[in-house]
Amino acid sequence: MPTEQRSRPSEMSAWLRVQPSLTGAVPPGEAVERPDDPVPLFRKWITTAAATGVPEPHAMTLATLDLDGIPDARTLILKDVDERGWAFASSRSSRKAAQLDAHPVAALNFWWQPVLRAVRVRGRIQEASVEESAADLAARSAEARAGVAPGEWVLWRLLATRVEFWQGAPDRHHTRIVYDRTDAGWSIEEQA
Ligand SMILES: Cc1cc2nc3c(=O)[nH]c(=O)nc-3n(C[C@H](O)[C@H](O)[C@H](O)COP(=O)(O)O)c2cc1C
Repeated sequence: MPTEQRSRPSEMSAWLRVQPSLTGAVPPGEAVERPDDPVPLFRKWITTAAATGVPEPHAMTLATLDLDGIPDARTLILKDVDERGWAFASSRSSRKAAQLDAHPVAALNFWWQPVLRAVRVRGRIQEASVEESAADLAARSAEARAGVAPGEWVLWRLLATRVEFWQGAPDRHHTRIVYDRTDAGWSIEEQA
């Protein structure tokens, strides 16, 4: 159903329109690279983000599908990234755990404002071994571990089928490098 028509923009919409956006800056001296595999590029971008002062560059949005197929999203901490995928962890009794059981697919989004960069990752989900989940729990701080039984903590990996690297530019000539997984490896495409 269409929303109610209004002839004048609301105060809120006018306020939002004047909020600055794209206020970050491309990291100096950094050409956008295109290695054959997205993982080394992701590692480079997240470490550059940290070195440029991005607070908590490992905080990311995790999007899932609920039991009715309706999208859900929340912020999580990235635990690892390597050729096996992007790892994150949470409690077995959480909503996201039930959602990932029912629909083992997900998407991640990182936004590093000071360097005008964002990364989008999507793919299938795999639960890590019991040992890996236990090791992740053991590595958490005592406060974070308190009250969590070992079998109650789960590490998952997102096996990427598509990774998009977005480098913004203040003049809006943004660059997007998109990696798509193929039988032979990764196809790489640059999109405006
Ligand atoms: C910066 C930040 C980091 C977070 N990291 C985690 C995390 O690594 N694991 C986790 O279970 N929840 C984390 N949370 C809390 C989640 O966003 C969420 O509220 C919680 O996991 C419940 O989500 P669910 O109801 O979709 O399962 C974090 C929240 C913030 C703001």
